[in-house]
Amino acid sequence: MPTLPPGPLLLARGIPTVVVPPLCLVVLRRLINRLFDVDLLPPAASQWQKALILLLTIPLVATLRIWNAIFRDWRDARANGAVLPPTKPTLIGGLDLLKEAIANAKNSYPGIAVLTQQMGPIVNLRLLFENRILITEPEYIKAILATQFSSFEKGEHQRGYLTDMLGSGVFLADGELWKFHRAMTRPFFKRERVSDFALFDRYSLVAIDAIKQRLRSGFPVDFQDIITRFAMDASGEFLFGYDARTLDAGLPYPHNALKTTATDGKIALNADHKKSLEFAEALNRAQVATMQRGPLGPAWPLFEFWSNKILREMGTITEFLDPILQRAIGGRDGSAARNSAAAKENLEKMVARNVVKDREVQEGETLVEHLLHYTQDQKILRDEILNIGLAGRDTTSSLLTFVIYMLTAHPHALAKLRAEVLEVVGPNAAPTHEMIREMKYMRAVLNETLRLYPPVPLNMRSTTEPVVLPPVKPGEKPFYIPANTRVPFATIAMHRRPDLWGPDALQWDPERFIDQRLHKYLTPNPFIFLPFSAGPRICLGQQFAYHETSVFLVRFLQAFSGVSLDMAAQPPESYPPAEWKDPEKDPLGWKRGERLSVKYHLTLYINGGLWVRMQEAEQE
Ligand code: HEM
Repeated sequence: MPTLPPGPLLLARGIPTVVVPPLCLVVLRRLINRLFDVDLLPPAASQWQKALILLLTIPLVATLRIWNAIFRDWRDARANGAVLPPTKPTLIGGLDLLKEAIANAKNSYPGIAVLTQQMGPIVNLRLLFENRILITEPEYIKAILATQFSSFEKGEHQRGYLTDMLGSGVFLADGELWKFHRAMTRPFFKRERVSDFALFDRYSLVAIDAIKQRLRSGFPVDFQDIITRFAMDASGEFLFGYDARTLDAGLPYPHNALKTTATDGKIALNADHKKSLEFAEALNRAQVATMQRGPLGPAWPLFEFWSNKILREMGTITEFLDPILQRAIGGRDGSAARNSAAAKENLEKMVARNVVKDREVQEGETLVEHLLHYTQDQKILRDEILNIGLAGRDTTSSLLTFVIYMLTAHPHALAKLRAEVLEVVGPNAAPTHEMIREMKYMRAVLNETLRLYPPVPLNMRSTTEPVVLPPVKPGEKPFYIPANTRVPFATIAMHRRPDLWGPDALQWDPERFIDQRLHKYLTPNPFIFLPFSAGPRICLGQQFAYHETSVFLVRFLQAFSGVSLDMAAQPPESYPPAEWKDPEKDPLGWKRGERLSVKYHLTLYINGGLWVRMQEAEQE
């Protein structure tokens, strides 16, 4: 059945809001007229004036509903001995704040967190008359993720704008459905499976070889691009047994180079490579579009009035994934749900039938093969592998991109890390699990980067019921959050708070995860560091990520002894906007030190890529 475009659909849904108030007035007027012979509208008024009065009932009813909700929340907070979080004063319905949030989503990383410095670690940003309780307080984030887990969910708010991309997969699921997803995928992330060092090693060597070839031809490389390909190829093989071979396709040249050749001349782009690259690009565009929907809340269809931007990209994504799935499904009955709603319904039926058995993953089995034991529905399978594939690609590539970005500015740290690699692993050997465990500085470099540049900088839940957050400081009152409220929490802002991490919180210094600062700040308060989230929904791929990134860095530092930014190769959009240097526009001092433009969609990245040159290490 054809569906309406997003804008008309939203307007169609809003018809009752517009029609009911004037209709009620018309009915009431007739009734009162009949019963008491009194006209509710001034008899002397013209038809136009009467029509205007009828129309005015629409904003009047909307205003009464808003005030009623505000009063009800205030009364319920009082009844619970609590107060409402402070509200950021805004212009009509928070339109000024919305403008700022949209600009932030376009131009910078979560700058909106600045507000929490001015107003405290919990603040109500009322956007379009809707509460959004922004949190950067570890105790409250702990409540959301762990101690009051059942009072929070991903919720319809997030599904409203993310389902087009993430469908019925694990990221957006709640309740029994989420438990089902988690039980289905967890066996796949057992320790021995995520320790496939040979696989990480193989892809690291391919990536490093590609980097060397390009550097030897005199050009810099876009490290972010290469590492995203590395993460896609490695996680593709690990999860789906499919090597997308994006690393083999020609690397991009810097914008200032003469583009005489489309590839390195090593391997010509064939149809499969092209599809892989188109898939990767469609994923990026879909994420950017998804991010832009975030601040708009339920009003996003007004900005994609005639055409759903994400569904457009999903065509390319589906075209790439479906043949892989069809191959895996083979002769089985692989029908597909029509859309996400039907897929969710099918999943719910499976949950009701309790089909999850704690199944052991067999030797050599891929995630798709494992999932096929639960369902052959192609839409469900596609959503699941897209969710986990995205998690596997963009987070680890974000982490490694920011590690290299930091190493370009901290040659001492690079020398120290390299010395550790050479001492523990040697100049040529492949790293083992034990060696990686031994490398304390490596783990500190990764953690310090995850602290300052968490790949998932911002997250969100909705309350399933009214929530009371106990006071953090003595003498404070608890905070009350009504049911069905969006609660965004900014991990990045928490990770950068000087009161939690010390006065040097904004400096990248891996020693902080080794010296006395570790015992002073993190050990007594572990919830101040949450790059992988926490509680029942903690990241399933945490160990996978540490292993994959460590193996890559070992190989990288065996191959190269130095790395530097090539600013001439950086495209114009990658330069930080001029306003980042203005202390008034950057009161927290987050952006002044940036040499490149840091942005985020679902994950953190560098706008325009990270163009670098490396010195090849002398053969030892
Ligand atoms: C540096 C790398 C990574 C970081 C920083 C990271 C971070 C996170 C975070 C913050 C969440 C919570 C999301 C939420 O609550 O909405 C999460 C969930 C998840 N991550 Fe990761 N992740 C990383 C790598 C990976 C990898 C490599 C995989 C798989 C191959 C993976 C699979 C998942 C899955 C399946 C979930 C959903 C868990 C659930 O909802 O129950 N992650 N990750």
